[in-house]
Amino acid sequence: MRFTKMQGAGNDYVYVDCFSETAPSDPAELARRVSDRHFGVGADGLVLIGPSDKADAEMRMFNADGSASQMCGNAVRCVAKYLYDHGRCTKETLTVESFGETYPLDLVVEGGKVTRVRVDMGEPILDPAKVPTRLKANQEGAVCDADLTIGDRLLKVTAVSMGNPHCVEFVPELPEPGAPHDLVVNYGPHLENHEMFPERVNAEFVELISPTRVRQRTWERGSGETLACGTGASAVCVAGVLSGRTERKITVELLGGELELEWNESDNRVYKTGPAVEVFTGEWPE
Ligand SMILES: N[C@@H](CCC[C@H](N)C(=O)O)C(=O)O
Repeated sequence: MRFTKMQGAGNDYVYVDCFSETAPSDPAELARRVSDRHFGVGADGLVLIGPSDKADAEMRMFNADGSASQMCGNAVRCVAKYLYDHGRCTKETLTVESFGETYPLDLVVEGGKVTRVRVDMGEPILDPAKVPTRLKANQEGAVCDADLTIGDRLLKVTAVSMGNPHCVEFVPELPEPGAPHDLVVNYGPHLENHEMFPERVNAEFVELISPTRVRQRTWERGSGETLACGTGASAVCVAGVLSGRTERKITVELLGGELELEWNESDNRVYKTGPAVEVFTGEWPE
């Protein structure tokens, strides 16, 4: 099975082109095997690209533990790059379907290859029943800076779905990876599996630098800490506005690079711009 390894802001996946390859019979198992950084290709998960009835292509994404997710904000940019760079699409504006939703994307093409992509991530979902979370909404109907306890630590979290569930905590100072008592690795797994999130959750830890710039680290549902999370950065943009910390247009600094985010006031949609990079191609023994 031929594959392409791609990354967006360091969030790396193994991509299989199911227009030409037979789709794997057990994608969850394949995701676990290819993602392994010692015995596999090494990735945050697996993405299958195939035909769609309503978009230029469909993507199906699987985390490193084999669980499927509704959406991946970094992968969707890489899928768009793949479609253009590999001649499956000649348009510089295209659409990708994920879990029944259609995402429009605008490509930045340099020297015949896509370097950056702007994606319409859709409208954030704030209704707690739909995130889903058992945390209580405020009067505006959103779970914003709500109390959540882990052991003896009280967290203030905002719950947002961008198709997939996110829990955002603004912290006074974001530690570097490997720092003693690193809150991302200490609290990430507890948040991911917290009883307040019945479908598990992606946990975003954020330090406010200014009203237009934040730093973020992510503990992803099903993959652990990753270098970036595109749906997570979108959720952070929404959480920053809801809680009055940030403006609607922000730059998010992640471990693997920067993403530009905007929660547009007039159409209520989140727009995200960032890089998409092909790393290498290979053949996976079936
Ligand atoms: N890295 C992604 C999100 C991938 C899915 C997530 N772990 C989940 O289970 O929802 C992104 O860039 O959005």
